[in-house]
Amino acid sequence: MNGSKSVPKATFQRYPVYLKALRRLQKHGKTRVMSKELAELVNVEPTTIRRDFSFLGNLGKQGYGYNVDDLIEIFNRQLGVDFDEKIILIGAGNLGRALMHYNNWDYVVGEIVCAFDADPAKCYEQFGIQVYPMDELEERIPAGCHIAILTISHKVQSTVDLLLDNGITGIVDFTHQHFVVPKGVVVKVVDVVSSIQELVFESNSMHQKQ
Ligand SMILES: NC(=O)c1ccc[n+]([C@@H]2O[C@H](COP(=O)([O-])OP(=O)(O)OC[C@H]3O[C@@H](n4cnc5c(N)ncnc54)[C@H](O)[C@@H]3O)[C@@H](O)[C@H]2O)c1
Repeated sequence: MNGSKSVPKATFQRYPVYLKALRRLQKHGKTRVMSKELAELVNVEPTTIRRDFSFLGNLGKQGYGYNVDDLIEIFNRQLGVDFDEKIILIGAGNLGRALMHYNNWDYVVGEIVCAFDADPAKCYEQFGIQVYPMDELEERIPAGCHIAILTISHKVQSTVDLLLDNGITGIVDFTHQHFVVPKGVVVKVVDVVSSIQELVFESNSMHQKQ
C-alpha cells in the first residue's frame, strides 16, 4: 500500500465520490462491484477508476470486481481520512437549523451528531438531532469529535475557546466575526456574502473585457 502522500491530488479528490457510491451499494446489499459498474455510478472512466484504486494496494484479481466492504474499510482506515466524522453544530438558529435539516452528508464526510445553543428554548430535538444547552457541552460532546460548525451570533471568541478546550481542532465558520485560534487548529470560513461579491466583481470584469 502506497502512503496517501503519493496519491495524486486529482485521484484523492475522487475518493470521496467513490466512497459515497460504494456506501450506497453496500446499503443495497451489494458485496462486489466491477469498475465498469462503478464508472456508471460516478461518471468516471473505468480506466481512471482502476488507476485510482491501484494506489490502494492489491485489491484482488482482475475480472472479479472489487469487494465493496474491503474498499470502504481501506478508504476509511488506511488513507487516514475519516469519512465518518462526528460533527457538532453550535447555534441552532436559522442557519444552524438549515444545516441540521440538510444533514445528509453521511456517505461523504460524516454527520452532525448533536447541536448546542445558548437559548434553552432551542434545546430540543430538531430534525432528528438533539440540541443541548451550551453549558452541557463538556459532558455531551461525543467522544472523538473534532469538528464543529459555528452558526452563532454572539460571544464567538469565548465559544471558540470552549470548543478548543473540549477537543475541537477544526471549525467551519459561518459567523462573519473575527476570532483567533492557536496553531494547529483549522478554520474554514463559509461566507455567502463575500462569494456573491467575488462573483459580481469577476463577472463585471469579464464583461468589461468583452
Ligand atoms: N456565512 C454566511 O454566509 C452567513 C449567512 C447568514 C448568516 N450568517 C451568520 O451566521 C450566524 C447565524 O445566523 P442566523 O441567521 O442563523 O442567526 P440566528 O439568530 O437565527 O441564530 C443564532 C443562534 O445561535 C445561538 N447563539 C448565539 N450565540 C451563541 C453562543 N455564544 N453560544 C451558543 N449559542 C449561541 C442563538 O441562541 C441562536 O439560536 C450569524 O453570525 C450570522 O451573521 C452567515
